[in-house]
Amino acid sequence: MDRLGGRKNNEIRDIKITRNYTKYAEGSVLIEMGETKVLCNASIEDRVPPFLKNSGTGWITAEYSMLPRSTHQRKVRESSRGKVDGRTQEIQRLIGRALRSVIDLKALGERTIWIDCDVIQADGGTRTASITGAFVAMADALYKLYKQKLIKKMPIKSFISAVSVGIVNGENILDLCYEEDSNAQVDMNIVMTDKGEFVEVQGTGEEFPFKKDQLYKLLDIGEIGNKMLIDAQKKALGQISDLILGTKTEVVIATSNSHKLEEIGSILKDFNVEILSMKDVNLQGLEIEENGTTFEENALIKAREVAKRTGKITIADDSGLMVDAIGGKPGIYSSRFAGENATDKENNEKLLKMLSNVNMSKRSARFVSSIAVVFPNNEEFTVRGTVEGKIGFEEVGNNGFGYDPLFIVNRYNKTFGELPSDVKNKISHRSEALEKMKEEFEKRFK
Ligand SMILES: O=c1nc[nH]c2c1ncn2[C@H]1C[C@H](O)[C@@H](COP(=O)(O)OP(=O)(O)OP(=O)(O)O)O1
Ligand SMILES: [Mg+2]
Repeated sequence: MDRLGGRKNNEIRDIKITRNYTKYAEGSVLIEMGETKVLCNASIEDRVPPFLKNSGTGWITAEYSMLPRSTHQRKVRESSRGKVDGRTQEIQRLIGRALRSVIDLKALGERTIWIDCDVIQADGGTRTASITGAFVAMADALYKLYKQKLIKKMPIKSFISAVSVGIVNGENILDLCYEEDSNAQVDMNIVMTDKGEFVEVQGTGEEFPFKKDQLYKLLDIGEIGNKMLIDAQKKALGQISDLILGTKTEVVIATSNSHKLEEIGSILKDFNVEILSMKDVNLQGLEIEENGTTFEENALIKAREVAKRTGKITIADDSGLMVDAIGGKPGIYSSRFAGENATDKENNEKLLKMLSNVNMSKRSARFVSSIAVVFPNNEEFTVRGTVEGKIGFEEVGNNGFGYDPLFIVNRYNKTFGELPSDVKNKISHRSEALEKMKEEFEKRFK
């Protein structure tokens, strides 16, 4: 038999999660489960209750309330009545316990997260909707701390959601609306994590004492419901949920140059992506003709080709050296300066020869790196970084690659060949371009 609204027994109501619903709270979510609507706000306070002072540990606490016209008849405000009723107490403690169970309170540091759940419209399941919505608001608030580098990692151990189940007319049903709830013989709230663990089960069979096998059946449909709710939370949180789960977005670095791969990998090591080499995607040895007329065009040519073949986000670098005394040469021809398959040594020798009559004051030069990013949906962008220096009279140092032993960086008056890689990677053209790329990435994923 179909239920109200044509639902099956193990179906949840339509769920809608709207983030950033109000503007002041660090996390603000409107959650709608069918006709039930709850505003869940998460606020961060930089102190903890007295019992946690100087413990290094944070706290999460929740308040719950129903607006006067969230129900069929106007409900007197608790503030007018001057006391919080037992039901409210019980619900707000439940919400607080549920959320604390999935947070690493030590990693949160000495801060309190206040969760305010205000029911705008009640049609059954307001406490469960509160938990499901509050989790998303809390994740948003924590992400703000993370972005401001106030916490080192997202202190969330699991997703958590809650749903009601019950026995109505002898049938086990999921996510009861008000009318079903008022006719329920058994009525149960199930709070679960994304790992299939139970955090709380509240069940009563006041009019219909129930047996173990019936309990198990209710737990089964509760699990189905919570899986769907957690899927909805993940969808709503997008990139933030990857951060919580520790799953990283895969990004291919489209280069045949192992030095570049190493540098890009080390510059991006704190960036939340999983770096794949050409070898990792079985494209090792792929030759791509760099027939563009600018660094940007060539970077795009390489990134597009690899994005097309892999279906993954792809980053390519096209870089080179521009020497003022010879009109910006070798520029985009840097790698083939001394011929199509020239070695670094041959390129460096050719450059030294061309500059043999140029004195130090006229040997200014810069490295340029253009980084192109191409997404599987063909969206793309490029960014550029540079670093200023001059060309020495002989190769100095064994670090780095390419023109590094000839390139004297102004800032250190040493060649990139002499500087340790971590120093080069803080100031190089490539690191400047990659920093700009990170900013662009973050804008897009917001
Ligand atoms: O930090 C650097 N330190 C020294 N030399 C550098 C650097 N960055 C670029 N360069 C030189 C090397 C090469 O002669 C040319 C890049 O040519 P470019 O086509 O972008 O790279 P590539 O052919 O080695 O590898 P791929 O195209 O597969 O990414 O500029
Ligand atoms: Mg190349």
